[in-house]
Amino acid sequence: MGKKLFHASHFLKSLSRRSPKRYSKLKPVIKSDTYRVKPGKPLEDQRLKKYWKNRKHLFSKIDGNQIYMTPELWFSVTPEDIARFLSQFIKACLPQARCIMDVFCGGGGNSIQFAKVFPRVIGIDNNLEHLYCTAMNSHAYNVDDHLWLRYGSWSRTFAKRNKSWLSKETIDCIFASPPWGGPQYLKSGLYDLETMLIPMGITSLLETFKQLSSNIIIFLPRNSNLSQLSQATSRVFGPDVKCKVLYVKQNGFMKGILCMWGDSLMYYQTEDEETRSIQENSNVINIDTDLSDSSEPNSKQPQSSISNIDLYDING
Ligand SMILES: C[S@@+](CC[C@H](N)C(=O)[O-])C[C@H]1O[C@@H](n2cnc3c(N)ncnc32)[C@H](O)[C@@H]1O
Repeated sequence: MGKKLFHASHFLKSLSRRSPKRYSKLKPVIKSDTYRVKPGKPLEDQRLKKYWKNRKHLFSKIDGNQIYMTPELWFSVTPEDIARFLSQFIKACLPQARCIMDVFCGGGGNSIQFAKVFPRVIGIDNNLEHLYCTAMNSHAYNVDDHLWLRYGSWSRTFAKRNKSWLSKETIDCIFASPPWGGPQYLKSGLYDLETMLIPMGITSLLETFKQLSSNIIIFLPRNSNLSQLSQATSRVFGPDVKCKVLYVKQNGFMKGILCMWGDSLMYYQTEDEETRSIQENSNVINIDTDLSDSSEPNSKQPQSSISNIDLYDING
């Protein structure tokens, strides 16, 4: 087991032993139980009101007094339905997979659903308070046994700096839900994937992931510039590689797009009932019609040069 990984089931204990300085920074938050979501006690911050109203979509167990959220997590956790769908989708595509890496794991929305299905999940985040929330939330879902956490900043050199433990891992799939820059991401018509994504543009991000796994999934804004996605795909993987894009809706609202690379994710065969039904309900979007609907923020997509992208519509 890599020394830099903390097992979620004894995250605080290990942190206090191995990183006392970091633990002492977290101590006030632990002591005052600041981030515990208390049922029947709505958030005071007006900007978070709508997230509070929809809290059960984030974590179905949120009213059980065991879920932890920082203010940032209220608008960045992946809704549970979407996270569960993705986890089952990966399982169907990669039935033998053992280890999923969740880069930018936040409050554990995705990690928890991965840990329900896969024996080993590695969550990485550069915010210690978020890792703490992930550890607590995975305990609430009783999956902390399958989850290991790494505190650190994902960068162009992350793999190089972490070579010692990463070289021992076989990562079957990398999932990433990078920060989109806050709720204002929709304000700018087309979302620029090279300049607005944090901590680096889509091309660089894919280059870092390619070193570690041949199966990659990134959750991106619904108004992402598909031409940039197409160009990044060609630059990083070559002209013959395709990117699969699933438009993810929840209760009729487009939540974002799941972008995938890797043969097993692109072309999969299954006997499994559930996945067959996912497949059958995934309609290829006719980009000339569906995306030209002005009610969708993706309507202003340039339609040229995205031939290496397959678009699907998932109704959740
Ligand atoms: C959109 S949230 C992820 C939400 C997560 N999928 C969930 O369901 O809870 C993005 C996360 O990326 C983390 N982050 C931002 N920059 C980072 C970096 N350079 N390295 C690692 N994590 C980073 C933030 O702390 C935040 O928790």
